[in-house]
Amino acid sequence: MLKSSLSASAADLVIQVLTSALCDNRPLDRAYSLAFSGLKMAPQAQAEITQVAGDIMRRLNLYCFLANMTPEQVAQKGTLLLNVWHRFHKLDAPKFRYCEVLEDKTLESRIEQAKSDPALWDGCPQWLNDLGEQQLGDSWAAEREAMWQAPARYLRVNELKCDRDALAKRLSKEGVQTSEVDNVPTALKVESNSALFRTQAFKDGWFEQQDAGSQLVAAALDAKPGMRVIDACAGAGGKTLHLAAQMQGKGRLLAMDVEQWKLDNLKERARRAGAHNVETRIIASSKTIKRLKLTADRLLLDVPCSGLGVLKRNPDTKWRDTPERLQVLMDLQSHIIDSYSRMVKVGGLMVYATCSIIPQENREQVDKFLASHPNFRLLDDETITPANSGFDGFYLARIERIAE
Ligand SMILES: C[S@@+](CC[C@H](N)C(=O)[O-])C[C@H]1O[C@@H](n2cnc3c(N)ncnc32)[C@H](O)[C@@H]1O
Repeated sequence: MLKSSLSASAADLVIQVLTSALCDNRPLDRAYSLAFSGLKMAPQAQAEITQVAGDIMRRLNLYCFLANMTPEQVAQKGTLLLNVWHRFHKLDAPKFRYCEVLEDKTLESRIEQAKSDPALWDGCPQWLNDLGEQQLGDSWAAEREAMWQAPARYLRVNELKCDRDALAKRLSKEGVQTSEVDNVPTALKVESNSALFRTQAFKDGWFEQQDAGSQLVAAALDAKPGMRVIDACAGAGGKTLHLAAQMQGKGRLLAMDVEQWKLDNLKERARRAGAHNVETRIIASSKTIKRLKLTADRLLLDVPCSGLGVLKRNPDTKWRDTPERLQVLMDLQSHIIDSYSRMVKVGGLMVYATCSIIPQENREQVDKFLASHPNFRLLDDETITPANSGFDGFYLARIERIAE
């Protein structure tokens, strides 16, 4: 966390970000880019603002409880919220021109009250706490606590252009300090508050920013040069680019999605990464999938999900999401695995993956699929959780097609 207090102007920027996310309903990433656009700020100053805004979003209900306000009041009472946040973290409060202030005694008593409510203390909305307890039982408390820790920054080395050692040395010359990540051979952890996307190494396509846990997903597909590989929910291609590197640029890699703008973004990233064997295709109807029946040696289904594994990175989702949306997502997951699995060849491998840690979206979906598809068998599966790994949370199941 911060070593010293924010200046009043930096704290104002935090309030601007929070207002944009909580009152204007913007995704947090978008709120940051709007707040920072046109400002010439040192990377360290920008990092401090994102650290504070991110921490407040991760434990929003706790800080609002302490400041005796609702999240929607942030535009009017943002200075009070920032004052309370600093005092809670034993820092001097920013020197605002005007700020409502809680007495020390009141704040201390509210802190004691919050300590007796573990879900509130961990910044967890009630619906999510109920779901977590029901789905994860005794292991939920540790996951809930891990979800408000600040996320680390990780890079995936682009093995089409360099290796991990060469990337670390080049970044060090550009002022970015990194360290290797055990058990994830493509990952570097970023140790300094540097502006990664301004480096020449990034512009030359030597790396992508990608959580270390996420890097284990494409790795599980074991794609080889010369294979025919389909990434059927490719989005903007975080995992497609990793697959392209595994294939050493040889073979056919088809990236599909229902959103064209994401595929356009992917094409741009593939160009920078030197991933020349990537082809994109929009899924316009079920015919797009049917035409690819029994064609894939490898199929990645990185399905839409609740994102409950990546809440420390995207904390705004837990204040927007509802249990009703979860059911809609689970229906879509069932549809995708049932229908898209037809693209795998006999002897081919499919990875079903989510960035969620709850069994309903994970092993239960896989079991349901296997029960109605005896021509597939489960090889293994793994849940990577924030509490166990320190990474974001992911699930992956490796499923082989054994008959047509
Ligand atoms: C978890 S995200 C994928 C992230 C991506 N694989 C990555 O690593 O950056 C899920 C993606 O599924 C896409 N999607 C939603 N419905 C779909 C469908 N019916 N068929 C295929 N993709 C779909 C979404 O647009 C989204 O990009």
